[in-house]
Amino acid sequence: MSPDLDSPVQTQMAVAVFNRTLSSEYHGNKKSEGKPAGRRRVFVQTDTGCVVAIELDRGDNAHTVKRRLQLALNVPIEESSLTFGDRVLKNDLMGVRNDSPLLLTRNFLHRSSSTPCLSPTGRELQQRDQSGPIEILGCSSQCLRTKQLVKDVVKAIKNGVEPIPVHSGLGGAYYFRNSRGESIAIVKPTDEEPFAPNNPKGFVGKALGQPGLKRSVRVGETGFREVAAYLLDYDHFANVPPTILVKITHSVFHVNDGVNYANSKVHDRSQAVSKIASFQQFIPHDFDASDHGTSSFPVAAVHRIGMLDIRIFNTDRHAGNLLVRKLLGGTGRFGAQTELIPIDHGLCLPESLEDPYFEWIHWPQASIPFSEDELDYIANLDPVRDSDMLRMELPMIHEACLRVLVLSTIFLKEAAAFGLCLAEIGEMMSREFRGMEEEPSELEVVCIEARRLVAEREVFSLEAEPVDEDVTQFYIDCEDAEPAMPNVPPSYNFGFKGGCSRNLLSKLEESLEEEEINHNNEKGSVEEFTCFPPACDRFTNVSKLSTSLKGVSLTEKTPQYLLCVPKGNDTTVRTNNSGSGLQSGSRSAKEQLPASTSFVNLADMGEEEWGLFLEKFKELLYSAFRGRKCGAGGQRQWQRLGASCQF
Ligand SMILES: Nc1ncnc2c1ncn2[C@@H]1O[C@H](COP(=O)(O)OP(=O)(O)OP(=O)(O)O)[C@@H](O)[C@H]1O
Repeated sequence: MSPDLDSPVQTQMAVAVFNRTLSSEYHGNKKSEGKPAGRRRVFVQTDTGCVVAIELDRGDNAHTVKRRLQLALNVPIEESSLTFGDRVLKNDLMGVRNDSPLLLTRNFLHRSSSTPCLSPTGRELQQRDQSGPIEILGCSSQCLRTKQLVKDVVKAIKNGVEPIPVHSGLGGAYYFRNSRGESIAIVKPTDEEPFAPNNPKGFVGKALGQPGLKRSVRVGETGFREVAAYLLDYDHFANVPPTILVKITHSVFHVNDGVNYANSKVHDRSQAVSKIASFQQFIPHDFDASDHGTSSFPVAAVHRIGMLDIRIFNTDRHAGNLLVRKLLGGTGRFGAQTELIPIDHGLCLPESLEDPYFEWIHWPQASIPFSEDELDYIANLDPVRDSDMLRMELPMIHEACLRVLVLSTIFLKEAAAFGLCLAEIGEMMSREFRGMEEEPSELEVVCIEARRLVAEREVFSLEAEPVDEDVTQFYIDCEDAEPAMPNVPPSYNFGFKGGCSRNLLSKLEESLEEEEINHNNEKGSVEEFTCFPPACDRFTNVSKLSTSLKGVSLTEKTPQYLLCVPKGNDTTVRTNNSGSGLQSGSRSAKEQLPASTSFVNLADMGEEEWGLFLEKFKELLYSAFRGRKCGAGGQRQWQRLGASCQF
């Protein structure tokens, strides 16, 4: 048999090529035990889901790793990139820790079933992978609870207890059981997410690393977000089930025929497949929040989950993502009749501001003021510490996600200190719809204004400083083509295409789109993603169009501006008219629209500019909150309460 290593089912053999020392049941927190100093193991995942474990020596660099991958996968080095979060690994592997997942992408993406396969070579590949069925990727003290679960699952697998595929949801998910046959964990492989190559429910079509269901969350990256939500849930305040990232091997996992197999080979379903996946404790429950009236939900539980959702900018808190467990001897309305368990945090921490989705916004509990304990918890939140912790625990996380975390945590802290309730804060973060037009949220309007003020200040300081001719020429060129973005790391430039702020993701989008164009050869369907004006122009537009927020109700938004909205296969530039008004609250209308509009970019700022931006942001918040208290907010609140009293 000539195996194809592009397919995860061949992982076992690929791993054997590189493993020299792996032989434990699972490695979990034994990260560096038994390894000579400088030795690390990494898991390289190809863009079609194949997972390859590689032992690194002190002398290894990105080139030598790719050389070894070339041998195993038959992929030319110059046509592939090795990435780790924001970093495209060019040379040294500093910062790549033991058990880190890396992504190997082909620079020229071919997505058709005729994709040349990455084929393994060599007879030694026939050896077995010696690593355990479950390997924990990174592990802090917080994963102690989950380690026992991992052990129980491994034992059950060895005893032949089969996992059960989960039928609900859009992505592939599996209940793993203990030796008594009880479900104890839910495992969601990253290459089975919606749109990912091995999605078992028909939602395929993208490679790992490309924009996904939400364009600001890349395919294959929901797993580490699930872990981030758990790690940020200090003191188990919101009740997020313990979650870790694992490399897990089992034959139950799904591999789509035709995606990973050249020459129409058929996947042997009895063969074990290795995947990178989130592994979450299974919580026995009675129903989810969509099945039941909300009156039995304790105020504190709703508040705690809401606070978490705001911090992590959750774009997917629909009622199905709140499990409900009935408690005996509950005390009635808003009493402790039920326990809420928030799940499915794969679409939190987007790389740019999106429209969040907070189901609880419509619940009366969200309009009850925060308790003293809750206010204390919020006051003690520290977004810088949170970001540092996530960088440490999940080094693959994008800086752009951390900016969203910092911004929304500051927003929560300032809003709660001002006296706003959960529903008001959630509403200020949510976009409005008028007809089919989407408008920026109040939070986004503040951000747009803060960026304008920062840009203005930069213009002044440029005017004040004597500049040499080369620099002047640089800015002239920039005005012609691109915004001036000093110190901008390329991968920070999320959201806008065209110009010097193009990022990896936008390039990927472009290559995908170009490919689609080639593929379909549709006349006139050329996607113009460059319709967003370059940043310099954008600032001018925003400054022309956005009235100063000082002393003005922030609910009176930018009167008119341009935005770029990709609509399926074409992108339209449209003019938005806005003014104050009531939120339509119609999710169904929302869902018909492309959920990809980016009104404000946080990721393209250099460090200094970002610091300045946060200062301006905080300064503007007070008037925004006052506007909310005195303006349209009250009216909306009545509407919300009137619509949601479903007891
Ligand atoms: N920790 C858990 N404990 C018990 N059941 C769970 C847990 N996590 C998920 N489930 C169950 O598995 C189902 C699918 O999980 P989940 O919603 O996370 O998957 P998904 O594919 O991301 O779904 P969606 O399409 O709604 O985003 C849930 O509806 C729930 O019934």
